[in-house]
This record gives sequence, C-alpha cells and structure tokens, in this order.
Amino acid sequence: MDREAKNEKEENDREREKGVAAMVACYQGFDPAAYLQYNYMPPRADFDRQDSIVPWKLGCLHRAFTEGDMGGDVLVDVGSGPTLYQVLSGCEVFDTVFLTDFLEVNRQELRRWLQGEGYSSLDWTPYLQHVCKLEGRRPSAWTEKAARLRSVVSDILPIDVHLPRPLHPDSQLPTAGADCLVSCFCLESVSPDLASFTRALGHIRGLLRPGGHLLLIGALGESYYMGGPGVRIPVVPLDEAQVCASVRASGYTLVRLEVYTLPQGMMVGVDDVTGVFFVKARKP
Ligand SMILES: C[S@@+](CC[C@H](N)C(=O)[O-])C[C@H]1O[C@@H](n2cnc3c(N)ncnc32)[C@H](O)[C@@H]1O
Ligand SMILES: O=S(=O)(c1ccc2c(c1)CN[C@@H](CF)C2)N1CCSCC1
Repeated sequence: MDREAKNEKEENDREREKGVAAMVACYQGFDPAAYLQYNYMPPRADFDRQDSIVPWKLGCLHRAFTEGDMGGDVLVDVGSGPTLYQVLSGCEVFDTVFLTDFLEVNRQELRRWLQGEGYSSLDWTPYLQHVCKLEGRRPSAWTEKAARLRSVVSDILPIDVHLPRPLHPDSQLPTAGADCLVSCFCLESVSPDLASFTRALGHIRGLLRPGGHLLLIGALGESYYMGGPGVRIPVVPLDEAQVCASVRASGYTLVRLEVYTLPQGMMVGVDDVTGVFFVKARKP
C-alpha cells in the first residue's frame, strides 16, 4: 500500500472510530423502560389489528425457526436490548440461548425477567400467548413457554458489534460458532453509516458456524429513534436494496427478504421508521 493510500486508510479509520464513539455517547441515556413503552406497549404494539407489525414480526420469526432447515444447539441474540420477543420461537428449537447487549441496563432488565414474573418493566404475556397460538398450542401454555425460555437462557453477555470479535473470548460460545443468530433493530441503530452497518454484519458472521443461519429484523427508512425521554439516537436509513447488498457483501447467502410497510397510524413520533425488513440468511 503506497503512502497516500495508507494515509487515506488511516484517515478513514479515524473517522470511523469517531462515528462509533459518538454512537456510544448517544446510548448512555438509553432508558429500557421508556424504550419498551414506546415500541412494545399499546397503541404501537397491537395484537388485534390484522395489519399490526407485532403479529407480522412474530410470524416471520416463527416460520423461520420452524420450517425445518435449522439444527443445532446454540442460538445467539445480538443486541437483545430489554426485549424477549425475538427468541420466543427459537427457544423451542435450540437448547442453549445467549442473550446479549452493549448496555448493562439492558442486561439487568433481561435478568429481572429471568427471575420470574412481575420483575421486568414489560409484561410479555401477550407475546408469549401469541407465539403459543402460532405453534398450535392453547394460549394458556404461555407459562410453559416462559419456563422453557428461562431454562434455555445460558447467559446474558456484553457485546459490541463494532469489534471484529463482538463477544469476549470467555463467552463460552462453542469453538465452531453458534448454530443461529437473531438480531432485531440493532445493527442499523448502532452504526454511524452504511459501511459500518455492513462491517458489523461481517463481525457477527464470525460468531456463526458454517451452514448456520442469521435472522435479521430491522428498520427501513429510519433516521432516528427515541431511546428515552430526550434521547434521540441516529439510525442508518436503509432501503431493501441496501439491506440485501450488505447481507451479501458481508458473506452471507440471502435466503429470503420480507418487508412490512407501516400503516399511517403507527407513526407516533418516537421514530421515523417507514417499514420493517425481515431477512433469513445463511453462512456458507
Ligand atoms: C433499538 S435497540 C434494539 C433492541 C431489541 N433487539 C429490539 O428488537 O427492540 C438497539 C440495541 O443495540 C444495543 N447496542 C448499542 N450499541 C451496540 C453495539 N456497539 N453492539 C451491540 N449492541 C449495541 C443497545 O444497547 C440497544 O439495546
Ligand atoms: O415492532 S416495530 O416495528 C419496532 C420495534 C422496535 C423499533 C422500531 C420498530 C423502530 N425503531 C427501532 C429503533 F432501533 C426500534 N414497531 C413499530 C410499529 S408499532 C410496534 C413497534
């Protein structure tokens, strides 16, 4: 690499590090309880409307986990935040589940749920009941599903998707890697730009064994969201083509993309999301 190219690379690296550091600063005000209220409680989280996003998301995850092409023991949720919906189907398929997040306040929120009912900021019962219905079980089986999830969560780990090795080496992940990764509304919400989003996809790919699957849910057209009162967090605005290109550029085989366009009533000022994507991909 000649001197000029080396200088340009060093400048790009410095700019990238500044962008990532700015994102870290934004997240210092993240409020798990507020975030849950903004996104996972009525009116935004509505199970009764046929066109609601929540049944759509849970349906995508249910189909992806149960359509017969997944196997193994270990599921890792990347950037769990304070939410659990993303592993309610996967916990029936995998015997070892790792939840992860960058912030201790979110890891604490997840630990509180693991302690038992009534300790966490959100009552996940409607989500558990809905996934039970998707599985052909009676809604009252939600207690069994909650017990199953509590039994398979092996640890709640710190993670940083901007590191080439996002998890600490002592994280007890199998040497070969996880059998499946799920990640929802994380990578685009923690990356300063599209290149960083794509790089983060590559970093988490290293957590996955060859042949393993990635299930990615994320925001389309979103440029910010409120992570708490007065906590405005920038988001990389993505379109479908960029999502597909980044998934492929970071070394995955794209299995399918599904897209949900938000009805007008869902725009409630806590973000400017216009749609949601669901990706199922595979590490060759
Ligand atoms: C929009 S929230 C998504 C939470 C949850 N997965 C959901 O579906 O709602 C983004 C999450 O990314 C986490 N995060 C922030 N910086 C991160 C980083 N560098 N690496 C991994 N996760 C990060 C935040 O703490 C937050 O929990
Ligand atoms: O499930 S959602 O699609 C959802 C859920 C979570 C988030 C967003 C959207 C958009 N902003 C993200 C910031 F990263 C977080 N949903 C949006 C419509 S109403 C119910 C919640």
